Amino acid sequence: MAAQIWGSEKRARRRREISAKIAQMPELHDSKPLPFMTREEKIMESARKLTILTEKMGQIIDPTDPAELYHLNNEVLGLEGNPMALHGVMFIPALSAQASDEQQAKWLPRALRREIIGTYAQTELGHGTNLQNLETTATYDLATQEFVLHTPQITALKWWPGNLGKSSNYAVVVAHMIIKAKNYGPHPFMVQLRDEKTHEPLPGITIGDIGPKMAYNIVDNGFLGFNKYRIPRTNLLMRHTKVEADGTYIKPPHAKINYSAMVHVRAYMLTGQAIMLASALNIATRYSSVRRQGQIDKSQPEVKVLEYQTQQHRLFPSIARAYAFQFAGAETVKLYEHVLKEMKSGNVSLMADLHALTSGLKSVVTYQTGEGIEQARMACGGHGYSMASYISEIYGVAIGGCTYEGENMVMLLQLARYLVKSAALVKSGQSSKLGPLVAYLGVKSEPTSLIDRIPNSGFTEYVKTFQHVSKRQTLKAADMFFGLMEKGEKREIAWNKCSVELNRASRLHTRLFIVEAFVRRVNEIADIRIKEALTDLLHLHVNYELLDIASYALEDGFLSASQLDYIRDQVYLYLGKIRPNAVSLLDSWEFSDIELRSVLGRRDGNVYENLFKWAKSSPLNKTDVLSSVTQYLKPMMEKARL
Ligand SMILES: CCCCCCCCCCCCCCCCCCC/C=C/C(=O)SCCNC(=O)CCNC(=O)[C@H](O)C(C)(C)COP(=O)(O)OP(=O)(O)OC[C@H]1O[C@@H](n2cnc3c(N)ncnc32)[C@H](O)[C@@H]1OP(=O)(O)O
Ligand SMILES: Cc1cc2nc3c(=O)[nH]c(=O)nc-3n(C[C@H](O)[C@H](O)[C@H](O)COP(=O)(O)OP(=O)(O)OC[C@H]3O[C@@H](n4cnc5c(N)ncnc54)[C@H](O)[C@@H]3O)c2cc1C
Repeated sequence: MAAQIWGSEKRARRRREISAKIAQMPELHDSKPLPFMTREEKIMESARKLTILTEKMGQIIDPTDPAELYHLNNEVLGLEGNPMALHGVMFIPALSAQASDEQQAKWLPRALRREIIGTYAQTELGHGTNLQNLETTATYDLATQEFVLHTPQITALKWWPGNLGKSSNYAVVVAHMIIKAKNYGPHPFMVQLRDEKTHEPLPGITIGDIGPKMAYNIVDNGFLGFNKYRIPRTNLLMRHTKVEADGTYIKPPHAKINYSAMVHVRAYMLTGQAIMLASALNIATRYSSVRRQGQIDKSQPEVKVLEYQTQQHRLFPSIARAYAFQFAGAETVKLYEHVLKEMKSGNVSLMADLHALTSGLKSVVTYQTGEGIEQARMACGGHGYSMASYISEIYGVAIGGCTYEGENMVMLLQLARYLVKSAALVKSGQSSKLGPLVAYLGVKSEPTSLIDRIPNSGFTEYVKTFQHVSKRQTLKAADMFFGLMEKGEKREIAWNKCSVELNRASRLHTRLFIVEAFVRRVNEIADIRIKEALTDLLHLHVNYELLDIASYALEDGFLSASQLDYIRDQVYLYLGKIRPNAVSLLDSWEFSDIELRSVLGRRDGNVYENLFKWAKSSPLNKTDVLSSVTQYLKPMMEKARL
């Protein structure tokens, strides 16, 4: 199963080897539990481990393999981030995709050797979503052949970029490029922010940390202002766009090609989210198989809480989602790598499809991951609320994904643009022009679902039902939009009036893709035992998801009330079937205790001993009487007693 999750036997074996090596290297372990550290201590601890990793990485992993790097990161540095999180996730990808060969030769080896630390600075205090209204300017000075970066007002301060505040000395900065008074829109520039020797901010740069956040606090998300700060013309990233010395602008082959670093993260973050969901579920499911509370049969002893159907219903559909996201994420990464290769050689024809797909997936996956992690926390009762479970930290980090790399509603609306264009093709009889991801929009569906009538149809009838509801909602939302425009409404106003319906279409389309990715994977599996276990999980997935969106299929009678009962019964049937495999389905992800950082979810299952030991190690328990008591509470009580 681990091979299915991680992509191959070799990958699963390598993960085990890496975890085993790290277990033998105490210098790479947290020196004390992270929840007992202040933010400053955590940042220091992370930097300490990061520098050891820089020395020893080659002994542990193949540093050119992103999957091994990510595993090493999760084991040693953890999900709260590190001082170079953005360096690997956005700075290097931005340089790789957007810098010319000559620029790459100059900067990439230095970045890869970690001579310099970089980030991606795009969002501003006043604007994150609407990139056209960013306010930082890069004005070309023909006389000196330099760009002058400037922050005209407080809302133009860069705000949020990870590791910008304190760690980075370089950044890819997105600014509106102005040449001879003409604004060419947002473009990426390589900018040095700090002196390489002293790490002091360079003159003309105002920079700092934006303060503590809901989670992810090892990362120093920062602010940045420029006061007429000059950089050479050749610091504009020039793989696709060029500015000649005389100010001549050579436009890129696709207007949005400079957005590739965002698409990179959107594609890669899906498996990251799956891992966080599976981690929280691993903790909750292990705990639920240890925790005994109440009886189902009064004549019997107390049961493990995992025996309760409500507990299973709370956890198991999310286990299925974690697998589904992992499989859909792996497909998306493959597609992304393919499109990137094509883009580098000038073929930009697949960019729109990839943008639509990643926009929808990033939104649905992050939202459902958040839901699943929060349910996992609640499934642990009181102990879930303790930082000993670590689930609240996992939640805080994962939920950030709903906002970063494009706020979810906004990204769903991006996919909706693509769906509406596709609907227009269907309506104008041009279905043959539809791309493979939306080809189903042009296929006539049966009048009713056959879900309960063809028992051995595999998952075909389910996929058809998801296709039906997605198609119907897409065409309905598109009709609504076109209808408003026909009545004379301006395009943007009509769009806004339909946007809730449009986003519903985007979610349904994306959920269909996730189901299909799960089906594709299960169909490929040769090992009969693995196939059987995953088929059960897939049964739960399709039935649970369909029940969740059933109103769309009931509206037009595609599903009947009796079919809904059938689907519901299937959910209960598969909850029971999955119960014996539940812990194994999560243990198969092979998270080490070091990586999980959860006292509640350790592999040994000694929940109560571990919790008591952890509580005793709390800094508050170093002394029996705290100074807050001697200084304030004791005098108050004494005064009251007089
Ligand atoms: C097997 C290997 C396994 C390896 C495993 C490794 C696992 C690794 C896991 C990694 C985990 C990662 C963990 C991450 C850690 C956390 C890091 C956080 C970092 C966060 C960074 C950031 O947030 S950076 C800032 C991000 N900002 C945004 O996303 C802004 C959102 N806004 C936008 O994107 C845009 O403004 C917009 C798209 C909403 C609108 O743009 P714009 O105003 O320019 O659009 P227009 O209206 O003019 O035009 C729309 C038009 O353009 C098309 N379009 C838009 N974007 C793209 C694109 N990217 N590509 C192609 N086309 C695009 C759009 O479709 C429209 O087309 P039409 O034809 O007109 O409809
Ligand atoms: C943990 C974290 C890390 C980050 N790291 C980075 C980084 O490294 N580099 C970087 O540059 N940025 C980073 N960001 C910033 C992030 O990319 C932005 O916060 C994000 O893109 C959302 O933009 P915003 O904050 O402007 O939200 P807003 O756009 O102000 O969103 C507020 C609300 O308005 C709605 N809304 C906005 N526009 C529309 C629209 N057109 N239609 C409908 N509804 C709309 C949204 O749906 C939302 O409900 C990070 C953010 C976080 C939380």
